[in-house]
Amino acid sequence: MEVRARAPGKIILAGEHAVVHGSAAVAASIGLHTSVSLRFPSPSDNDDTLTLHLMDVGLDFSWPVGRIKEVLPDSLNSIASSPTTCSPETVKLIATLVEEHTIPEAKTGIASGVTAFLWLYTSIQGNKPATVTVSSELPLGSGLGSSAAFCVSLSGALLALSDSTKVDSSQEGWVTFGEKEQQLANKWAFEGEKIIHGKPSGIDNTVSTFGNLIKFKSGALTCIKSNMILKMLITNTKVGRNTKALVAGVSERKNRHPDAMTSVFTAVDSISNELASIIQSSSDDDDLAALEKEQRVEELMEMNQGLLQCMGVSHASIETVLRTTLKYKLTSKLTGAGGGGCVLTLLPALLSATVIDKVMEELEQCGFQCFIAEIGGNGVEVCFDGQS
Ligand SMILES: Nc1ncnc2c1ncn2[C@@H]1O[C@H](COP(=O)(O)OP(=O)(O)O)[C@@H](O)[C@H]1O
Ligand SMILES: C[C@@](O)(CCOP(=O)(O)O)CC(=O)O
Ligand SMILES: [Mg+2]
Repeated sequence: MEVRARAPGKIILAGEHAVVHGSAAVAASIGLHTSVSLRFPSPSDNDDTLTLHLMDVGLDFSWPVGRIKEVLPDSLNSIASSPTTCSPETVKLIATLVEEHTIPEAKTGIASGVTAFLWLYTSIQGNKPATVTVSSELPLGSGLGSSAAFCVSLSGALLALSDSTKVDSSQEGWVTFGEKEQQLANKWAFEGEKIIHGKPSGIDNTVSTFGNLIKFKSGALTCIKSNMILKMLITNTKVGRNTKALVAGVSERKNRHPDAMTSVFTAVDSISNELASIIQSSSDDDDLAALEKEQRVEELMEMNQGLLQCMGVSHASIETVLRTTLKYKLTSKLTGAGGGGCVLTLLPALLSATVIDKVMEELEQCGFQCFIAEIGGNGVEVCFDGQS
């Protein structure tokens, strides 16, 4: 039996980091996905291993199910319908399974993803042999939510073949989960994100699960219906960074300067709320109103970037993107955890293709990679027919 699931990455238009501390943030799914295929062997295959192929990093992991049972005896009681947090003791036990494989030093960040995989797999499917293959269109560790897309697509595939969810496997092509299944996949993915991020806000897994454009605050999402053209250039500085370390760094700064940082987070909350209402407001097909809205979005992006600098998560490569795009009178801000990774640049609706080409060329000459992604598509989807 086989199923595939895919979940999108995301951009954060406003509010990253502050959202971890209770401020509002605005995010949208993008048209780049992580896909997971899950296949259970038939009895005649005589296969008693759990195998994980991570295509993007060229690493394979495999454990006899007997070995998993030995290290994680609780995996015999899977609990697909009630997401639970992996305790620090269990993280250590899982680490012994991960450490049975050699991960090259340049790829050590992958260990947390493999730990999240083992927690989600054994909790939802228990102790069954299977082959799981993961591949992604997203750059990993760049602020576009690859960790969340990984956890959501994995949870989606595992739940699609679990007894506790009712997904109609006779449908053809990519199928969206029902509301109940989406909620469950989102909760499990959040548990996976905790293993990878340490202290996630939940915004990335939520937008990856439900798709679209959302405002998110303290675990609650509000869908945003956009009333303006939102075209964003995404520039990947290709400077590697790790979300867990950056999130921890902001918390440490908050501990050192609680009053100042609380004010920063409050300012970000206002920026996200204002951004959400501008995006939703109607401009009555009036070009001037549309232009004014764009300018206000740009101003809010600039203010948000300034506050992200206050939090200590900008980077020289991000500043280079800001300076380069400003030459063309374009506004940019980092997206995701910062410290390198990706930067967003608003492309005004009336901006000529020539200018877009020029700015992209100049950014690419700095060694960066530029692309324009579709914003606000579907969330997690599954496919049973093996064709799509
Ligand atoms: N396709 C994938 N294959 C293997 N691991 C992945 C994949 N996508 C994400 N991960 C895990 O997520 C980590 C990156 O997450 P993170 O630092 O939060 O950056 P981001 O979510 O912005 O891409 C990787 O180091 C790895 O552990
Ligand atoms: C910095 C943060 O706001 C977003 C992190 O996104 P990413 O992992 O860099 O794609 C953390 C969070 O909200 O959990
Ligand atoms: Mg992440």
